[in-house]
Amino acid sequence: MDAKQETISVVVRLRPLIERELNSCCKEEWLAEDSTVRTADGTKRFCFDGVYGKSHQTQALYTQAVKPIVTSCMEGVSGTVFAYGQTSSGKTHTMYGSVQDPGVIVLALRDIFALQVTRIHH
Ligand SMILES: Nc1ncnc2c1ncn2[C@@H]1O[C@H](COP(=O)(O)OP(=O)(O)OP(=O)(O)O)[C@@H](O)[C@H]1O
Repeated sequence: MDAKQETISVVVRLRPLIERELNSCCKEEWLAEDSTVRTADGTKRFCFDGVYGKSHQTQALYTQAVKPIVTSCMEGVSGTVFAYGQTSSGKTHTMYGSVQDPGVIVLALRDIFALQVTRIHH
């Protein structure tokens, strides 16, 4: 969804299970379906403004959920983007990322500098 439509938008990103979870006896599989996350057996289901599944790249999350806020900021509207989650939930992966799969902070900075350059040239 377009983050501009609501004052506060909550999006969820599911990551694949990590090794220690795969080795755990009590893992529960969660699936992304449209804007909901649900357990594989369907007994629990939660709805959010956006849900990104295990196969989604950070770029898709950034473009849909964060870029509108970055663009608004460049037009003078204050905005905040933060990652919240328990330890090992994927905050660093999503916000910093890697050279191959840059995170939200890197993508936002690229857009900020690109927008600045566009303004300087006009
Ligand atoms: N979307 C994803 N796809 C694949 N692997 C992921 C994803 N998100 C996180 N991971 C992996 O899961 C592990 C934990 O992620 P990360 O370090 O980003 O968690 P964190 O929330 O920053 O943890 P902490 O709060 O302890 O610093 C890392 O090995 C990371 O590479």
